[in-house]
Amino acid sequence: KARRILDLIKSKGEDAAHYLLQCVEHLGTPPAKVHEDSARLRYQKKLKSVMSTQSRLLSTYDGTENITLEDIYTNGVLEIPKNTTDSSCKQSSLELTDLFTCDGATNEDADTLLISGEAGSGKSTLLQQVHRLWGTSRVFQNFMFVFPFSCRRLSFIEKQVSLKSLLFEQCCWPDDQQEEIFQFILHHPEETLLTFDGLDEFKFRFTDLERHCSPTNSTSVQKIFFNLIQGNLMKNARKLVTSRPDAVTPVLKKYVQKEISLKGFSQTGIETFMKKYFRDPAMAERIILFVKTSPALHGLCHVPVYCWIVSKCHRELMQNSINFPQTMTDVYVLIFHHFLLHSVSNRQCATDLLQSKASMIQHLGKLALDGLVSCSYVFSERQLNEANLQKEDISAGFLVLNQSISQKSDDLSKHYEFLHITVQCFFAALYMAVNSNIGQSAIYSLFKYRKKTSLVITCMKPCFLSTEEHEGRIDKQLQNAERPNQEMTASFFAGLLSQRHKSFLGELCQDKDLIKKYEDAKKCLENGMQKHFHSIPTAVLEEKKSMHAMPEFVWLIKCIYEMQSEKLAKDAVSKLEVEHIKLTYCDIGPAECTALAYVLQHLRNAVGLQLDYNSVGDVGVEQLLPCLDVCQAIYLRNNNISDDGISKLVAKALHCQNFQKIALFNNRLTDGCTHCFADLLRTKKNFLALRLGNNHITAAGAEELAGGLKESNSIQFLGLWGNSIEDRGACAIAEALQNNKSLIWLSLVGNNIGSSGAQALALMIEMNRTLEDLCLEENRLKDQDVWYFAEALKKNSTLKVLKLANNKITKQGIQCLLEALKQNSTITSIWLRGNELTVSEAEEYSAMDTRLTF
Ligand SMILES: Nc1ncnc2c1ncn2[C@@H]1O[C@H](COP(=O)(O)OP(=O)(O)OP(=O)(O)O)[C@@H](O)[C@H]1O
Repeated sequence: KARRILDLIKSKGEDAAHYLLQCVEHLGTPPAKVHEDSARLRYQKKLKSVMSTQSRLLSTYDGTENITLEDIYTNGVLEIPKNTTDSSCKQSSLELTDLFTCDGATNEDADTLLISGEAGSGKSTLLQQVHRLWGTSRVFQNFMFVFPFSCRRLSFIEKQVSLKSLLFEQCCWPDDQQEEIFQFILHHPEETLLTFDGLDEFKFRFTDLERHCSPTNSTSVQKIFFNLIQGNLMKNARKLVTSRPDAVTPVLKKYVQKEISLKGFSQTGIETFMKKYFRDPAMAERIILFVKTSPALHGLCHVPVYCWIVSKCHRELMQNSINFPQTMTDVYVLIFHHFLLHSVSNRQCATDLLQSKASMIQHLGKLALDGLVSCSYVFSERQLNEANLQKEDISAGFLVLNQSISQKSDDLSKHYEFLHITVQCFFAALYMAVNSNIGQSAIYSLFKYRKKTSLVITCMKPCFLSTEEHEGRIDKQLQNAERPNQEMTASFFAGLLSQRHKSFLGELCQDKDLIKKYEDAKKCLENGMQKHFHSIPTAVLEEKKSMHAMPEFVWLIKCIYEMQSEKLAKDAVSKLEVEHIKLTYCDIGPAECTALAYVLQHLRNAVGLQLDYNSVGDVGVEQLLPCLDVCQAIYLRNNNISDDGISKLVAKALHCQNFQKIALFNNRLTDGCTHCFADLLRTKKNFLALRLGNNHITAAGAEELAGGLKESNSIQFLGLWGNSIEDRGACAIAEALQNNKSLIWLSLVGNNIGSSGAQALALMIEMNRTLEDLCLEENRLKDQDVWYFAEALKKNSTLKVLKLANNKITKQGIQCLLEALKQNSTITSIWLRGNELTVSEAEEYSAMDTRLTF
């Protein structure tokens, strides 16, 4: 037919037109297909409409404020953790819209994306934004369908389900052609996205032991969920899972394509949030300034949920500006009072407010604690009645309606949850603090560690026992609570017992009970720290005694901080005898820095504090200042620090006698901070090591540094690799070091250094009498430059290692080096790999002198 059309088309007359029309008529499109396509589009439209309605409001704003997600959503910091096997690889940040790109994948075969973040860091909100962007047809349109799941809600499904019923029943039913649509989903998995919020709240632990591959057969909800994650079901469909870090187990990681960390708000994020929250710009500016005046509060605001509370309670905050919130507990006490005040009529006297609400506090507290120990976070109306909660208690603001479960639930009753899980933890802690039936053993359980041993966490619905029965049960069951929630409750408990809240709690219980509980909690924290110290291995010969802190160390420190007792802080670390504290990859943000500084400043000996690969940032750096006196060294690699933050640290370090070393590899430093390092080198006569690798320092910054180097006779290690200091900068550094009598190690790797820089460095080698290790890999060095080094080596008697790998050196250069080595017995190794020599040439030369390393 095509041939014939082509023949006829030459004439383009009536015949051709007739024939073409005839063919088109016969081609036709199968009517069924058209139908199926439009059913799919109708279903997509329905799904999008459900999704954009469900994602319009945030639960924290639902009902009380007229703020939509659209109005308030602020981008959080998303980071792909760096590849731990490649030390040069930077931790990279990511935009929300780039979630599904392949960058940073650790397992190309997997199709599950994991977003992990601490409580309140904004995981659920981020997912809600993904849903909204898709539902309103703005982003992620490569997905035909998106199915949102909440793990909290999935935990409620007790009956057997199939993949089909899970998708359609739990999310949205197609109006017609269900089978065809389901078949389409199965045959085009790459066009489907499934999101699962809060894996940590799912009552079953992830396991890959049970396989289920049938999309139609029914089984338990956890089997379907886990097999979806593994790709046994709907391989190639994208799955996006959020979780707190604690629930991310090694077995789960095997099935994760990439893990992304959500780090809360950046400094500008906090400001953007405030500007969105307070639509009046002048008001927003006032609050931003106000928050910045209290470093501890500022640190807390990096966690979005705290930022929200601070904004919501701004009036109370500004009225009481003498008593700034310092701790997480202070922030929650603030929101607690805020809701309490708003739950009563204006005429009611604020002074007897707590007492008038005592029974509500008790009932909400008991509900929260019962829920926590049985991993229940959603409560039916019946359960609220059983907990003796009155209508006005429910509407006080601490509980919000869970729209989705209330709609889907079989018993058609309304279901409620705490405003946020952290608010549930706060109430549980409050209950434990004010209830006289909570004794020592329950407190010990709250602070004790335990590992989940069984695969399944028993998920009991809170049952409402008498107070005595309750107390007996609580201490045993606290061990069943999810660890992050238990830890948060313990932190609140510690915070509530602090002096700061004595008068508040005093209105709800007796002082003597509080004192007893304070002592019990204090004992637990001291014991916890001691246990941690005892687990430190003895120092290896000639190495510093080092403590690699476990995550619970940070938690203990935070609890001590919440208690706001200097004496406790002092006692807790008085027996710690280490020289190095390693806290790498511990999710340390500004708030954790505040707590660390509060406690560690009481250490008896100066230590090396290693905080590499955390999220300290400029605000965190400022929080660390109080403990700088006890830092002999501070390691802050990869912590998103800029000139601003580091200038403050250096200004303080100038006056810290013990302070001798700093490592800042992979931050955001520029020439804007080099003058302060120059000052440090100039003034601090015992300063030993400055490592500024992989930042943005140029020749001008290097010249500034050189000014300080010239006057330093203590510096031993200087690392500038991975910057852009080029020849001019290299010349300045080299000149400054010609007469230096302390430097042992200098790294200028990867700085685009060519001939003139090399010449100056060679002259420096000739004159310097201390340098042992010079690293010049990955520059632009040629044979001519090597000749200068060779000449210098003939006169130098200290250099042991010269690293020239990955330059442009050929045979001629190596011959110069060979000549020089005949006259130099100090050099032990010259690194030459990655230059312009063949394998056989390299073998030949290293046979001539084994110190040439290829
Ligand atoms: N990106 C954001 N923009 C604006 N507000 C946010 C953002 N992220 C979080 N919030 C505020 O913080 C509150 C808590 O956030 P969210 O529930 O998303 O945290 P989460 O990480 O899921 O916490 P959890 O692990 O405890 O469930 C939100 O209800 C909202 O008020």
